[in-house]
Amino acid sequence: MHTGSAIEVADLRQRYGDFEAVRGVSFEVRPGELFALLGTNGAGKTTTLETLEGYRSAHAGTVRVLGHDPHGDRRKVRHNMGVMLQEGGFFSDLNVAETIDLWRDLTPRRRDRAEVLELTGLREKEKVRVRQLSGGQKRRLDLALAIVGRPEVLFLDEPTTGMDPEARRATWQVIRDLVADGTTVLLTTHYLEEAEQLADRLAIMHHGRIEVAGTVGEVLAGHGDRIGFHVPAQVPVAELPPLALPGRSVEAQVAVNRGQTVATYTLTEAAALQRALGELLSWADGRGLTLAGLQVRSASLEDVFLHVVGQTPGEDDR
Ligand SMILES: Nc1ncnc2c1ncn2[C@@H]1O[C@H](COP(=O)(O)OP(=O)(O)OP(=O)(O)O)[C@@H](O)[C@H]1O
Repeated sequence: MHTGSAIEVADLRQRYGDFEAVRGVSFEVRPGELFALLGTNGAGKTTTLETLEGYRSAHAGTVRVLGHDPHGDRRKVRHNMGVMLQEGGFFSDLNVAETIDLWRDLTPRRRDRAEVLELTGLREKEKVRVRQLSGGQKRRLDLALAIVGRPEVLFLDEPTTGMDPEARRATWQVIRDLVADGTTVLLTTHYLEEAEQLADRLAIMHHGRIEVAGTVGEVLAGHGDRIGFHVPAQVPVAELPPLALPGRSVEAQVAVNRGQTVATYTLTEAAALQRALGELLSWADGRGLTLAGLQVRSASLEDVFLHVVGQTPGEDDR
């Protein structure tokens, strides 16, 4: 049995013609861990995943799954890997049970069909033809096929896209159960909440590079706290006060959200929050203003994501 990292990626580069889609990506996933790859559209997540799944060889750098090159040594890892693609290819005239059975015939360490149906919440759809399934149910069938072979390492490419919130939460529970059972999972997602809920560690990709990586706590650290409120109609944005802190002042950032003008102050040192809040409230009191929607919160993954996306603008990502 392989004892090191379940997945290792070292300085991976991938090109499509003269376009470099993955530009020196490194990370590792430990056995039994769930690692989430987040990123902008076209960041290179699927390309990285497909390389790990063995569908393409690395242009430069190395990738290992359970200690093997998934492209060159595909036969050694094929049966230990489960793959859920963004769009699975089904035979639309088969029903759910027949589709699962077809996949079971191809895998040695297979789960019972009943177990797979139960795990993925498809028991009541057993006799339904694939073409009659909803988009979210098709994603569950994709997941069902990925876990039929009891994989040690599971690759999930946007596993809950197209699912309603209830189905999404049910799928998160399936994924948690698989991880609790010892499965190593690498998933890509556009849902930041999904990563926040599931990931032991995560990385945010942008233009082919990993910009930030770590546990959720590590990724959020250093991104500070936020004070936000709805800008009262009678206050011109230019009159929002800078909040004076020792040695510097913090300006409000203003955005329009659903027709509402929202001001946000970002405080990067914990000690500054109380002082800044005091300043803001005395400014509002002095003008007889009520600050609707006033909130004080820690940085979210969305804040970090937007920060990452904003810091390297203008590159070609065709
Ligand atoms: N077969 C291909 N030929 C040429 N360019 C490609 C090909 N596949 C992907 N690309 C390009 O490589 C870049 C990375 O694509 P990739 O699908 O890996 O990104 P992604 O992070 O998964 O994006 P998304 O979140 O939109 O699915 C994109 O700019 C994409 O247009």
